[in-house]
Amino acid sequence: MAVVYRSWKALTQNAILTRSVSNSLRLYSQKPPAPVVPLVNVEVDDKSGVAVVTLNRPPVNSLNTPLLTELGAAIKNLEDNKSRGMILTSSSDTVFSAGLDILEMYNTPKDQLSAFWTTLQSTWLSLYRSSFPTVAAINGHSPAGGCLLALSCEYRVMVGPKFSIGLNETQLGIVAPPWFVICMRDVIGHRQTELALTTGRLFSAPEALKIGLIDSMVSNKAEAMAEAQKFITQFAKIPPLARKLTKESVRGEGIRYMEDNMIDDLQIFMDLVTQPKIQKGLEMYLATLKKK
Ligand SMILES: CC/C=C\C/C=C\C/C=C\C/C=C/C(=O)SCCNC(=O)CCNC(=O)[C@H](O)C(C)(C)COP(=O)(O)OP(=O)(O)OC[C@H]1O[C@@H](n2cnc3c(N)ncnc32)[C@H](O)[C@@H]1OP(=O)(O)O
Repeated sequence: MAVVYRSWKALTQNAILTRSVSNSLRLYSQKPPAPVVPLVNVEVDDKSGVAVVTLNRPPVNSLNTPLLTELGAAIKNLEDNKSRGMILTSSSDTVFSAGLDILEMYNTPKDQLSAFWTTLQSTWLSLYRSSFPTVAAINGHSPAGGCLLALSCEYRVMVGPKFSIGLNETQLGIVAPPWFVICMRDVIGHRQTELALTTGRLFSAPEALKIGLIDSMVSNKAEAMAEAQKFITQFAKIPPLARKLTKESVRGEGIRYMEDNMIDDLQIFMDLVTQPKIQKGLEMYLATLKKK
């Protein structure tokens, strides 16, 4: 028995030695690890105290769980530091955000699907009810979830005329959840929302301006940033608590909807999105995007 033990021990030690030599060799031959690039950049202007939060997930800033988690953490951080305001924009020249990452909803294990949706819910709520002023500087296309992010800010300035924005969910065979609808309705009104959502219409920037989906159209990102700053500056003289409580009151329906229905909303999402018919629709939509 002792012999067996000794030889087993020798064998394992030998294996450990071999492993550590080969690990070192592998380390020498490996490239240095790629730097971890944040999916959301936050830069706070020293003078104005305004934070520029830039979505940075090339190529199209599709919203997956890690990006939504980082965005939620960034908003919490600004909240904790009593931020003066936030401008949400994109590092891409052509896309603000392509909306929810369809790969998070297609063929996804249930626990991941559930984590994805709850992250979206909580990040959305923290943006929608943030105590500080928020502006979306929409410097590219902004369909579906991208439009939701923009709608959740208090002011939208968009680079035009060539980019588009809207809630196009029905075109994908899915349904914009009630809180998406509330956001849209509060900005463009009931009638326009019904028309826009049932057809899944994407609006060009001039069309969006006409129906009030955006507040302003500019010709480049620099102009968008300047106008966003200007919007936030007007709150310098408004007492922050009065501002925050007023915003919560105006946005009460959306806030209460989410607080009271988080679990039901998750259940409806899971039931709907896991249906074979919806999965087939997402598969076909992904294929058309890839074929372009
Ligand atoms: C009661 C109801 C309760 C629950 C409801 C249940 C379900 C509803 C769930 C959720 C609502 C959904 C919200 C959404 O946001 S769904 C996403 C909708 N988004 C879109 O339709 C936009 C699709 N993308 C585009 O139109 C174009 O990409 C865009 C105009 C944004 C940019 O065009 P561009 O030419 O610059 O890039 P592409 O070549 O098209 O794309 C590059 C690359 O990226 C991939 N891609 C694009 N969009 C997405 C996306 N949203 N998700 C994942 N991947 C995306 C694209 O396939 C290309 O990939 P590759 O070919 O591999 O490079």
